[in-house]
Amino acid sequence: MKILVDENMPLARELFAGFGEVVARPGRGLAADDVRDADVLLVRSVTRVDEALLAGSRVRFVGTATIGTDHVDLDWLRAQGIAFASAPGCNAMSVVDYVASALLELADRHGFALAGKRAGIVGLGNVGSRLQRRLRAMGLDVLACDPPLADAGCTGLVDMDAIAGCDIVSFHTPLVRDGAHPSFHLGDAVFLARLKPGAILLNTSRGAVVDNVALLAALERRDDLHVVLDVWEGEPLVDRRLAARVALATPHIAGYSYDGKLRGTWMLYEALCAFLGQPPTMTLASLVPESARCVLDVARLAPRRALDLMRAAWRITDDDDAFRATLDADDDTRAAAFDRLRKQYPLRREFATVELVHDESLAARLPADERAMLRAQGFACVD
Ligand SMILES: NC(=O)C1=CN([C@@H]2O[C@H](COP(=O)(O)OP(=O)(O)OC[C@H]3O[C@@H](n4cnc5c(N)ncnc54)[C@H](O)[C@@H]3O)[C@@H](O)[C@H]2O)C=CC1
Ligand SMILES: O=C(O)C(=O)[C@H](O)COP(=O)(O)O
Repeated sequence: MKILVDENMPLARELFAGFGEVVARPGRGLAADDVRDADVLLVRSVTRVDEALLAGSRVRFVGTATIGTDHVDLDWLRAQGIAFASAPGCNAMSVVDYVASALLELADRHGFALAGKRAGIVGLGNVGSRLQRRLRAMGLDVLACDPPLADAGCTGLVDMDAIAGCDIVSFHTPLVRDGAHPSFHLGDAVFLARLKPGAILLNTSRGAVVDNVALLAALERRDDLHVVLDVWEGEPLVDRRLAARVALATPHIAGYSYDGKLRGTWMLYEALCAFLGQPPTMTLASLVPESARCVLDVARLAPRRALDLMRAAWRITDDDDAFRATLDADDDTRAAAFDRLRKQYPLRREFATVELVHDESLAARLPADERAMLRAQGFACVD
């Protein structure tokens, strides 16, 4: 059996070699000739999986190690009887770490407090619901808008009017272009014009959930908005005028924790085992190498705030700096840099897996509110 995998999938060889020959290729350029003699195709979000790619191939199983599935023609796969698996929730915590870090960096940069602010989450699924818990633990008041969930009977949700009135707005919907509740350009010119003075807008869902042309126009008109963009219309080629005007700009890496990526690959391994009727022979925990541990020496770091330890584990501004450093180049070079930054992304562990080493109680070093903030971020052994 030939298993074709995106090269940007950690430990794919270790997990899938037991099933047959594993061949790794760059996902963005995959073409029909590459997949023709494959039995299993495992992709990430940069590969469009449809009739043009798969017609006439041997592929019987397609997996995407991602939460989003908008790059896959699910109807066509179903009609062909090709089995499909995705990885719902695999990197949700990574996105939550990203949003929490972005908010704390902006609060630090501009000297405001987050506690007591009102956040509006658009899309209360795997990411949105975890983010709601995180933000509440950080002392924010959280509203959520999710019309499909409201249709299904879920209560306590609000509409987009209420979201527009929030201090912070964060998008977490899939990209849906039609049906009763499309999310395409949900953040359009009308919505953006209604944002409060000084509002913070974050998009870590899909670029086209926010109208990027309208967003640039809004940012050219008013300089009070703080925008954080991880996803962009036209990826991998990003509008550099827009990137220059946002507070934090990153190349679609919100979900790029090592944990999230590994969990995504692992979920496909489990799905392929089920498809082939074979019991899994490995465990997820056994796959994490010693070299992937993130151990922070508290005495050496001498943190004064939770943010100091968060930054020691992962600093979102490093990703922003690295991305901005690529933006002056010509279009081809910039687009290639977007993919390179993603392919060569440094090892980043989710906050909940970070190991704090200290020979005295953290209480002796950090005030109670900062320890509570660390706990809210998922850090273990804080007391
Ligand atoms: N930047 C990154 O690295 C990552 C981005 N993502 C993106 O984030 C999106 C959200 O991920 P999950 O929470 O796991 O998806 P999910 O499918 O668990 O939840 C999405 C929620 O959005 C709601 N929704 C759908 N249409 C809506 C609309 N028009 N208005 C408001 N709510 C709507 C759904 O009812 C659902 O509850 C993914 O679809 C993916 O595109 C996910 C992981 C990483
Ligand atoms: O899971 C998703 O959905 C995401 O957006 C992933 O983080 C995207 O990663 P790639 O598949 O583009 O490597």
